[in-house]
Amino acid sequence: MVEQLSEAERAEALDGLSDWDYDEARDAITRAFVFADFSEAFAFMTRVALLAEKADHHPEWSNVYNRVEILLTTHDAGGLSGRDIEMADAIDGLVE
Ligand SMILES: C[C@H](O)[C@H](O)[C@H]1CNC2=NC(N)=NC(=O)C2=N1
Repeated sequence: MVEQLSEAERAEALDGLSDWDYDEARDAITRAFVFADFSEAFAFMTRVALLAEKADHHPEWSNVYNRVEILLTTHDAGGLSGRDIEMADAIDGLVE
């Protein structure tokens, strides 16, 4: 069973994720990505989808043309967990 991060664990994890914002209402993290055009944005989404399937951990997201907004939270834990932090790190790795 995956556990929701404690406040201290969350603070430490967020320290290492400077490009992500904490959404207190959802106990989630969010980041917006902007690409040159829709093709680039959709290629990124495809890569994220493959990561998500591999990890069995799926983002909430939206796409408008060249912009992709991602929210990560763990439904099974009722809030932010280590799985979200790992997924955020992996997603960041795609755009570094
Ligand atoms: C059965 C399956 O492992 C679960 O429903 C997985 C699927 N993907 C998931 N994704 C996210 N974001 N949170 C979850 O709790 C979750 N659970």
